[in-house]
Amino acid sequence: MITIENLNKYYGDVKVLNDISIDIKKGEMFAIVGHSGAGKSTLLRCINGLEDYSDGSLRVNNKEIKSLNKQQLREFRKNIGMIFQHFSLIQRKTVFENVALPMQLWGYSKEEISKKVKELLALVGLDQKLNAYPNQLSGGQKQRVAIARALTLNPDVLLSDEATSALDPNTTTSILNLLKEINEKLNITIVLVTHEMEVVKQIAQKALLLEHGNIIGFDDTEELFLKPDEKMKDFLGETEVVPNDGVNIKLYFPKDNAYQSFITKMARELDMDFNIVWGKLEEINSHIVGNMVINIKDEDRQVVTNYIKEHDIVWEVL
Ligand SMILES: Nc1ncnc2c1ncn2[C@@H]1O[C@H](COP(=O)(O)OP(=O)(O)OP(=O)(O)O)[C@@H](O)[C@H]1O
Repeated sequence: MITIENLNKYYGDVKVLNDISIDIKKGEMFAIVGHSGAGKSTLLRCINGLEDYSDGSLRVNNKEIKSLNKQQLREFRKNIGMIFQHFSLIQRKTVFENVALPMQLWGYSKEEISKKVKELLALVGLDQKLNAYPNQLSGGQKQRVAIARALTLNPDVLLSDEATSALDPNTTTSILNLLKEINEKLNITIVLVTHEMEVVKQIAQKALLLEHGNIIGFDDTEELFLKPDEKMKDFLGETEVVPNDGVNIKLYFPKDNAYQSFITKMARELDMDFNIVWGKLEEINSHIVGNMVINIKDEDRQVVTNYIKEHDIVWEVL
């Protein structure tokens, strides 16, 4: 649904996006991740036509954004909702009026507006706050209003630019759950920009990692976290400290395998002791995944690796 090929973007002489090629599928929950200045917001703004790109191709629903004229761009943007870190609500308007605004601008009737706004405010859990003003709401509630407003014109795509960055962890989780619900109920493609890995883990099915405008990772979220390559490890700031003696083997437990007692079973069946150097389990996309490093004696290498190979476990010798 969103296809980007060899996209480059300059601000003056400075290249801020370098040869970006990605594909975002309909209904996908997609994250663009990176440190500050990586080019995340610029890429998001290119997707909704707010920012021009220097060369390459960016198609949404098979429409090349740069070939659209002003009127076509306006129509196109109707199909794209957007939410921001600081909510962008109008302080002197009520919750109802804020959400109604896009429909008013597009000339919908009062009845249509009233029906849709109430329906959306119920969806985001704010049907009791129709007449409240933004300054009477918490940060999480404000973002819920902004989400409802972004959905009024029935968009195909919802773009989120650091929508949870100003919120505490619990409120972040509740907003992410709401986005998940919207994604599933309305089959809306959601592209979210974030610098928080926790957000990616909690919600994204696929992620793009950007650094200085370059792609350093583009894969299913589980793959990225379960088996990070060197660049991803650098990005996460992870270093692996392992013993110098013996053989260090890293085991990856995908999805449902994580809970299985593979390690104790192996120790029992091979009648062998080994050290667990470190391990971690994480919840990614509601699945438990994890990895673990064990240290074995040199002479046990063959028998242990044979045993691992017989089981459906991804592994590597460090
Ligand atoms: N309008 C502009 N004019 C010139 N340079 C810009 C402009 N907007 C962004 N930049 C530069 O482009 C680069 C990418 O910025 P961008 O805002 O896309 O990064 P980001 O990953 O979203 O960062 P942050 O998380 O801090 O918002 C940065 O070096 C920034 O200084």
